[in-house]
Formats: sequence, C-alpha cells, structure tokens
Amino acid sequence: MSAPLSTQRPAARSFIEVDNVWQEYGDQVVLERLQLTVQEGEFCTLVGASGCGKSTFLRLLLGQERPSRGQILLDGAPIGGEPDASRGVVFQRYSVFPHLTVLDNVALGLELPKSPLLGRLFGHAKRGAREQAEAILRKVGLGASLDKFPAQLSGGMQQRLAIAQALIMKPRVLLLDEPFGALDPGIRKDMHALLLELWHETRLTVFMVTHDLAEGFTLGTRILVFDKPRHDPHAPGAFGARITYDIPLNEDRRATRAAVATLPAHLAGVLNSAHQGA
Ligand SMILES: Nc1ncnc2c1ncn2[C@@H]1O[C@H](COP(=O)(O)OP(=O)(O)OP(=O)(O)O)[C@@H](O)[C@H]1O
Repeated sequence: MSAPLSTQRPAARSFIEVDNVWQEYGDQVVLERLQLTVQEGEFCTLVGASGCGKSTFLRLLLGQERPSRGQILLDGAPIGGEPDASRGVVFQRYSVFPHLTVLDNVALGLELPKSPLLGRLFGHAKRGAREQAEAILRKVGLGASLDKFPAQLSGGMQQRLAIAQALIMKPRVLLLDEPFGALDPGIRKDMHALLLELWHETRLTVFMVTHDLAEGFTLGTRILVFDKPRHDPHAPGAFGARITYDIPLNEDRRATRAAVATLPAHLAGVLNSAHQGA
C-alpha cells in the first residue's frame, strides 16, 4: 500500500553528484571510480600528492572537460561541456586584463555576457555594472584601489581581485585551485579570514585545492584526500586516483574522534597540529 499523500516526500537530492567518474588521457588513467555527493554550502578542500588529478577534477566540475566515463550532476542536471556562470573559478595565477583598471576588470564580467559583441555597456546599465563591481571590490578590501592597474597590485591584492572577478557573476559553486599558493604566510592568513567571511555570508559551495594540509583542515567543512590506491610499477599510468579519505569537519573545523581514528598517522598528526595552531 502506498503512503498517504501528506507523508510522501521526494527523495532529498544532493546538490552535486559525482557518479563513477573516470578521466583518462590516452592510456593514462588519472581519476578512477570517483563517487561523491556534496550538499549546497559545503566547503570541500582537496588534498593529495602532486599530479594525482585534483586540478583535473576541478576542470570536470567547471565543465571545461567532460569525464571519460560517468557523470557529474549539478542540481540533478549533467554539467554541460562548457563553463557557465553557475561556477566561478580562481587559480593560483589569475589572468586579468593588464590594460584595464581593477574596477573595469571586475565590471567586465557583467558587461561581456550582456554585450558579447562590443563587450561594453553604456549609460544606466554601465553604471549598474560598475556599482556592483565597486561594492564587491570594497567587500574584498580593494575599495582604495579601484583605479589601479593589475601590475600595481601586490600578490595578495591580485588574489582579492581574482576572487572579486569570480564573485561578481554570483556563482553557486566557487572553484579555487591553490589560490593562495604563491602568497606569504601572513597574507595567506588574511586571505583565509576573507574567504571564510565571504563563505559565511554567501554560503557558496566551495571546492578548494591546496597543497597545505593545515590550510585544508582550517578552511574546509570537509576534506577530500585524493590518492592512488593501486600502483603498477611497469605501467605508471594504468591506475588513477580516487578519493581515499572523506573527512567531515564540524563548524569548529574539528573531525570526530571516530573519523580521526581511521586516518593514517601523518594525516591525523597534521589535523591535530592544525587545531593547536587555530
Ligand atoms: N589535458 C591533459 N592531457 C594529458 N594529460 C593531462 C591533461 N591534464 C592533466 N593531465 C595529466 O593528469 C595528471 C594529473 O594532473 P593534475 O594537474 O590534475 O594533478 P594535480 O593533482 O592537480 O597536480 P598538482 O598538485 O601538481 O597541481 C598529470 O599526470 C597530468 O600530466
């Protein structure tokens, strides 16, 4: 007998579903059997050895590449073959237009899609785009640098600009590929505080690749460890990486004792020292 109508609910759908995803380039398997569900608003940090496919996974989430096998769903629909405004991206080195000011670089994000041929808006629409760009630049701490050119900014300021460029498009997912890798430790701390503040405010879903495990444990609500569980010394490309650990962290960025108990010693050690340093 079916349940009465009032108690029937559709099954809760995950915001992002990664279903048996593989990525292969020629005979090199980079990622294999990735299986993951992510709810809207999670902050996932991705860690793992160099070359194990973290950036490749971000490109798949961005829609820049299609998986060789399997599929990725965003709100139930397959991620298309091209990036779109629902996903914003920030790389370690971001490409800005050097001949445009900070303000114009950010406003351009709104101008290009609306005026694809000219790339410029005029009058009221232009004012609106510039006002929005200015508001976001103030939020990321670049309010005093609106008329500067990118070459006049420090590394930390350039990453603030990159974050503003991504946020102006109001993405639902923010993809960060080692965004702070080139910054000094003090500036990195400032950027962590800024990113957490923006995330608390917007509750964006974030995927961030980092080589710094402590950074991963400090920022993420969940850490995804990528690793190759299988190796063939005679055929290094035969097997790909998988998500070998998926560690949920609570609001204070603490893992449960049960989760820590499953970790190898080097990961558990970094987790403990990240908490002591917090
Ligand atoms: N378009 C491509 N064609 C061929 N091979 C590729 C392509 N993109 C990535 N690869 C290979 O896939 C593997 C994973 O690269 P990827 O950049 O995703 O790793 P990563 O974990 O992000 O590395 P790192 O931490 O050093 O940035 C590498 O061996 C790389 O050479």
